Amino acid sequence: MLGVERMSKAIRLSRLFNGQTGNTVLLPVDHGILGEVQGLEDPIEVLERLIPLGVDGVLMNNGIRLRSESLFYGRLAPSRILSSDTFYLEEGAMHHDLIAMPETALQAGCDCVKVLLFWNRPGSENMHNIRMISELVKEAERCQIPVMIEPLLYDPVPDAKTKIKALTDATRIAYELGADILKVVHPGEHEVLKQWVGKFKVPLVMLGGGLNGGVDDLIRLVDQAVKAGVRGVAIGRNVWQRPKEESERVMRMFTEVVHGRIS
Ligand SMILES: O=C(CO)COP(=O)(O)O
Repeated sequence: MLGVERMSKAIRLSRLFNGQTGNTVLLPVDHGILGEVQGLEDPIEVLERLIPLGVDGVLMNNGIRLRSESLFYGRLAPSRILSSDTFYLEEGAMHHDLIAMPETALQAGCDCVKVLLFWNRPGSENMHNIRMISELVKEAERCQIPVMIEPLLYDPVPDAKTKIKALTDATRIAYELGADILKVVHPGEHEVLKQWVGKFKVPLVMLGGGLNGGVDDLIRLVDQAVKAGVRGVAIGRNVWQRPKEESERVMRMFTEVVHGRIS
């Protein structure tokens, strides 16, 4: 029985990655949980437009999961990752909690849950996050749902070396808490990314952050990350905050670079 349960988590995890290349192009459209977002006024339209261009998985909240279900019918449809938390800041204090449990993902046929790990916050908040993620990992294990953890620094760290140290600590903590996938910020140094790939024995995917730069720089960054061993991207705003045609071009180029068809 234990073997069967373990296998089910491995199968769900494998559904996030292309069977041939082992890599993945994930499209996050979960930003609306923080309020209106430019480019994501109609997430369903974004999904209808971009999924056919080669998306392997979509990251979304439960409401969009309910409204978009028919886009995921069929054997060739992308996998779905359910965002399981949200946060807001009030008078400098961060409130961060779970809003969707692994059981919901299980019942909905999603393949993974995703949670943020903010680091470099006051000790009580860091501790709250650690406790919350530990509970989520325990519950996800019971449901055999993989957990994607996204280690982030919320407060800006201007010094590059200090930032790398804090991000490496945060990623390490996410790994220790039981991440099946790490969704990481590019640390700013190729060698550091390579070291992360070497020491964290789970797949790493790279997030994008706010819209910045041109398409060529973005594609070059993704290409280098994949060459460092990163298994794909989970990039949202740098895709769908661009003009429609450009966003579609970026999506096509992601699939080519991530799956090694061009470089
Ligand atoms: O996955 C993400 C949000 O859940 C990352 O999105 P961005 O690329 O917009 O930072």
